[in-house]
Amino acid sequence: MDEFLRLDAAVPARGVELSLHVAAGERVAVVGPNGAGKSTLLQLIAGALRPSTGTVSLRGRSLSGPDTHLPPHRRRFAYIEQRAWLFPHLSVLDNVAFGPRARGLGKVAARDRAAEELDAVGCLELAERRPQSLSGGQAQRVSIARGMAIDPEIVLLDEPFAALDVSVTPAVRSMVHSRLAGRTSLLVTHDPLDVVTLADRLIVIEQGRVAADGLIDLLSAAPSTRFLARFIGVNLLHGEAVAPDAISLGGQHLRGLGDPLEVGRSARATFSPAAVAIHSEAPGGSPRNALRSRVTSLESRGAVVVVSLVVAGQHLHAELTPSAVAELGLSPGDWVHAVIKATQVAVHQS
Ligand SMILES: Nc1ncnc2c1ncn2[C@@H]1O[C@H](COP(=O)(O)OP(=O)(O)OP(=O)(O)O)[C@@H](O)[C@H]1O
Repeated sequence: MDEFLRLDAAVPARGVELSLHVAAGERVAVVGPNGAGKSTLLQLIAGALRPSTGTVSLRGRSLSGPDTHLPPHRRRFAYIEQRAWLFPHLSVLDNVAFGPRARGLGKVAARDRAAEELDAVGCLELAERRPQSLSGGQAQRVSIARGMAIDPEIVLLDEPFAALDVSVTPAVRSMVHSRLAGRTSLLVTHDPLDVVTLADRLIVIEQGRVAADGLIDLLSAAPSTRFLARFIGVNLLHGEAVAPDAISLGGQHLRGLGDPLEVGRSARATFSPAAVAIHSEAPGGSPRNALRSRVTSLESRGAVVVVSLVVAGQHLHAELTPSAVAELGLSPGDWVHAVIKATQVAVHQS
């Protein structure tokens, strides 16, 4: 891979030790539970944090290492956070022109550059306004223009839509999509929609380590960690392969499709919550999978009820219609059969 960014860095005080590389032009989404180390990763790249050990390099140039630590203002990145940090005493245009000016461009050229970027985010008519008078969505657009005005080598985004009104998020997301085209970016998010619309590659950070890293389609098809499975909304069960197409979950067998499994080795099965039906009695003579499970909770989510179940100490979710739940008279503590067609289950070697 054409290596653009390489980071091998540890911050023991935060329980973080990360190793990853990013190619030029790659759009990477970074996901993980709260406190996993996602923002720490961006801070290491930005230079806001110096690794205790290890190195950060961009285009083969060391940014942080045993003998070097370039301060943030000597690195060329855009950093877009939840809240837009704009200078309150400067106009929108001067906020955006600030970066190019600080990098040596003359006043007129910097303002021209700023106007160009404001135009690209649909905010040119706001040029003379003060930041205080902007809506959240406008301020975020301006902060993106400000980030891009310095022609960043890398764009770092830390939950850029989290503080926005949901009504403006789609338009701002689509604008970010167009502004990221052809650039190298790392986007920290908790939203699967951001991942599929704004990234090609996904890095999962859990407990300060890279827990999964790969193309979104591949990771989604065979999620390797419980967090990732929940994130993309699929069930993930771990077991031991008992046949080329089946795993055992504490003695109960779950059959699925996939490359033949090696019997006796650990394997995993994934399936959608919508593929799970619930029966009070085991469906007789059926070739379908039926896992005896206990109901732990029921949660209404729009038009569906998410039924959480435990089977052999592992959690799975089923999506049912409210009428199906009422008909079954389900409540927490009930024992039921979770029925899943083998054709809806994907099995993989762990
Ligand atoms: N300024 C700080 N000083 C000391 N420890 C910190 C600081 N910021 C974060 N931490 C700790 O470092 C670890 C990683 O935090 P980080 O903010 O990188 O996680 P995150 O994955 O971005 O989480 P979230 O999704 O909640 O934003 C956590 O244990 C956190 O408590």
